[in-house]
Amino acid sequence: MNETVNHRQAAHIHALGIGKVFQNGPLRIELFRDLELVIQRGERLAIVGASGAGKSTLLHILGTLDRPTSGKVLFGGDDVLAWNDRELAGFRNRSIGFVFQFHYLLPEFSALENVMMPGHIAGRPRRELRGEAEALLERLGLADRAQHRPAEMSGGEQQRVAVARALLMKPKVVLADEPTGNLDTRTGRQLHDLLVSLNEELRITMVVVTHNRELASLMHRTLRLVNGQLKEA
Ligand SMILES: Nc1ncnc2c1ncn2[C@@H]1O[C@H](COP(=O)(O)OP(=O)(O)OP(=O)(O)O)[C@@H](O)[C@H]1O
Repeated sequence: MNETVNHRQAAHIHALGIGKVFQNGPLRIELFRDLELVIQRGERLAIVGASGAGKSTLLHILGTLDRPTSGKVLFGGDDVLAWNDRELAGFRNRSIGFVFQFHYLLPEFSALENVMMPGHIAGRPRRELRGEAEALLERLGLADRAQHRPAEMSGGEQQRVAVARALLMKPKVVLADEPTGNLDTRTGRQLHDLLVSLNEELRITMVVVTHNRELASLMHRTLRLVNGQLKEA
């Protein structure tokens, strides 16, 4: 068995033969054709590229939020897109933490309730969730913000709440789309450091889509999406 085959078999996430076509009336956009991506367990990977290159679409496909037109996404060798929608939603809830540029916190709930939300969805007992959510808020320096609603927090605090929410289910993978795009430089840097330390401490596989060079430079590897293909950057 050659090294390439071993590398793929050991992969945490292996996307292969990925094609994606958007058809908007007469307009056909082919974003990817036969794209392959192998991500190792515990790896920190940046995906960069021009606006419109398809980075967010690729991240959504890796996170099973969007289906490719062709190809497979394997997690630890499991062909997860073959599962039904309910199984796939359960898998996403348990195994993948998402962090987006805009935090999508629920405005009428406190920071604590927002962090607990993925656990409610999974049907976990409230008491157990509360302790874990409080510990996460503390870990992210937000213990004194637990009862605040999103509008009562700064942008950086809101984004840290979103990171805490992404971590509640102890995911093995975190997918982040421009996670500090909405923050000032200093607050963004704090969140960069936090993402790196979470990856190192918890060995979470992390994929970050970003235009931010500093964030990309903190990853183990950077791939550039150009003309529907990934190239070493
Ligand atoms: N649901 C959709 N329907 C039709 N076209 C879409 C859809 N989603 C994305 N696209 C198109 O696919 C292309 C890639 O979009 P995507 O958001 O993945 O790019 P991106 O590299 O993340 O860009 P940016 O850096 O600006 O966020 C764009 O031309 C976009 O208009």
